[in-house]
Amino acid sequence: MTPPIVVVAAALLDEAGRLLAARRSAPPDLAGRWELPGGKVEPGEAPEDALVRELREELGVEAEPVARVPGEWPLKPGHVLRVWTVRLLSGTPEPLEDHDRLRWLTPEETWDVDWLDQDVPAVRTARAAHAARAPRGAVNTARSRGE
Ligand SMILES: Nc1nc2c([nH]c(=O)n2[C@H]2C[C@H](O)[C@@H](COP(=O)(O)OP(=O)(O)OP(=O)(O)O)O2)c(=O)[nH]1
Repeated sequence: MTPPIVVVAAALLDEAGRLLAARRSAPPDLAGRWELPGGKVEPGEAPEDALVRELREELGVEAEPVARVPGEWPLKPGHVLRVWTVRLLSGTPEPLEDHDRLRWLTPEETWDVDWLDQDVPAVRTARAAHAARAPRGAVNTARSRGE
């Protein structure tokens, strides 16, 4: 059996716990729906490298994968989605390629956009993984301890 094509995508989270969502501009059947930015891993490419490359191309930023979000989600036939939490190193994300709009979603706003159906479980898991690692107030508590 041919191995699936892996699509890598970023749960890009800022310090306030906002998640970056990107609205696809193409192809027509996906345009207008929201996704996690990313793209296909090329032959011989490490998934984390593909993610860094895609975020550079699509958003014009330098970013660093932090941790794999556990799970793998089926997309169209022969394609699977894998997600990493990602930290922004430099730049401000812009919809340069494949997207016509970006939104930073607070936890409360997570479901305000029309995610691609196949992204819903991935977004849910990414949000849960982030909440488990960084409980609310953790940043402030660490700061108040002078860390
Ligand atoms: N990037 C991304 N693609 C997704 C998500 N959910 C989902 O179904 N897809 C689909 C859309 C596309 O059919 C495929 C990814 O292809 P792409 O067009 O973003 O990747 P790419 O930049 O490597 O594409 P290409 O133009 O080189 O073919 O996976 C998601 O959350 N992020």
